[in-house]
Amino acid sequence: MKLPHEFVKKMNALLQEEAPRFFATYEEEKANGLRFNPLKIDRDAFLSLAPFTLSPVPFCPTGFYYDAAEQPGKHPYHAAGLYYIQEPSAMFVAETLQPKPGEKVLDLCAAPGGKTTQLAAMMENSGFLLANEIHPKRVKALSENIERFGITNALVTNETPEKLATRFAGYFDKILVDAPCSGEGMFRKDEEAIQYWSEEHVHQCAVKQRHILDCAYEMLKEGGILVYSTCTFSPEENEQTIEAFLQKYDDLELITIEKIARIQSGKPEWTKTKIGEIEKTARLWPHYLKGEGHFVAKVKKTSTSPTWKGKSAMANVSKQSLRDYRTFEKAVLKTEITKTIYAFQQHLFALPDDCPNFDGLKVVRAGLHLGELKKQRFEPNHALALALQTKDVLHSIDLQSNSAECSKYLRGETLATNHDRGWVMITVDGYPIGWGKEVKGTVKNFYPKGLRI
Ligand SMILES: C[S@@+](CC[C@H](N)C(=O)[O-])C[C@H]1O[C@@H](n2cnc3c(N)ncnc32)[C@H](O)[C@@H]1O
Repeated sequence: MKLPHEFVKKMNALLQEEAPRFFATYEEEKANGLRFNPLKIDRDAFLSLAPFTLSPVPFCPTGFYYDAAEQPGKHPYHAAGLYYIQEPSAMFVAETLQPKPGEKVLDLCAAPGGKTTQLAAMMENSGFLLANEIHPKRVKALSENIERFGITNALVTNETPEKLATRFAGYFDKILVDAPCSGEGMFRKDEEAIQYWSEEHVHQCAVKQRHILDCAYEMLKEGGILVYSTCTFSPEENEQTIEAFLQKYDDLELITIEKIARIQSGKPEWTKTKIGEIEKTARLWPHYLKGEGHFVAKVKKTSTSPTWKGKSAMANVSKQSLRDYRTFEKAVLKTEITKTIYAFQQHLFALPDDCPNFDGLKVVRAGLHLGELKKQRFEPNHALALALQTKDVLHSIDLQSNSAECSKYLRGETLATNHDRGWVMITVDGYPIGWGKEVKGTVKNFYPKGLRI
């Protein structure tokens, strides 16, 4: 691998006698990771079902290393949202924030959603999660991953941090800033990151990160916790960014991150003012553990913030639309959606609990996308299938994951049956994967066109 000359020089100077061990990792295979989805399956069931060679990631209870040749991203269980493919070191970030059910949580730089899906799983779909991504293309991938994971408590927005800061001052219990960075820690995973690297880019990223942190600070409530992370090694984007953050706001307290499984401390000698407490931050190094490079810091806001004065989102669905939805619900489901139902034109969504008013924000998904009203008939959305369990529907058709029928369904083909039951949930080895509509022995395929294989 051809690393930038200036990067090599800088890392040699920073790491000194450790440098040869660090550079040797570029000759090794990168580690591959996946995280099972506790919203859909528990650990034991996952381990007995998953046809992969798995070994635990020591710093993430839902994380496992897998063998790349097994390609779990192509298995139907991936389409069913039973796991998320994620670089192992990245799994430590959400573990550090540890959101709880019922909290108000912001993931400010969220796409493609590795950490969002982990945060939502920890929140057990309860409370409010704002998953934001500034980039319009990347926000689509975020929204799709949220759907696949069966997440129902997230509002997905495509906004700038500044715009959100004007709306949500003092609102959040917990905030994750997984910042855009120079990506030095991803050179093994993503060789494109090498092309973008320059000292100037490192500097630009550091400026951007400080600005994003200012916005995040505004949105934190008193006692609120903020986790900052990057996947880069440069002190300018890590220790020095946190140093500047602590210097700017005297009501921030740096919290010690427990260093388990060969995770290292941040380096006081890499700060400008040599602040000893930077040791409380964490560094994940490829020459210490199985994973790429990451930096993680955790701070608490200790002073009072202005109390958030916004309003909650209100139901706006018309009586007729609600009746049409309830007609579908009675005919197809064994469960009732009790959350606030919100209409974006013909599309109905079940909002997260305590969802704040989102007028004027670019909303990509508002909680659970139930479906669309088409000529007074309700058509369920793919997201609804992925958020439900087989026991929640009256009729389902189970396909074996390794069967030709399963491949047919994922390709968008019709299935043949002997029934005429209308909407049926299609499951793979018992786990929902989409909808079909059964009419006189033929099941029309409602697996989304964009996801077909
Ligand atoms: C490290 S990635 C996030 C990865 C994500 N948290 C995950 O786990 O899948 C950083 C994200 O920040 C976004 N970003 C870039 N510039 C930004 C800015 N000025 N403000 C907020 N986010 C920005 C990028 O588009 C990118 O998606």
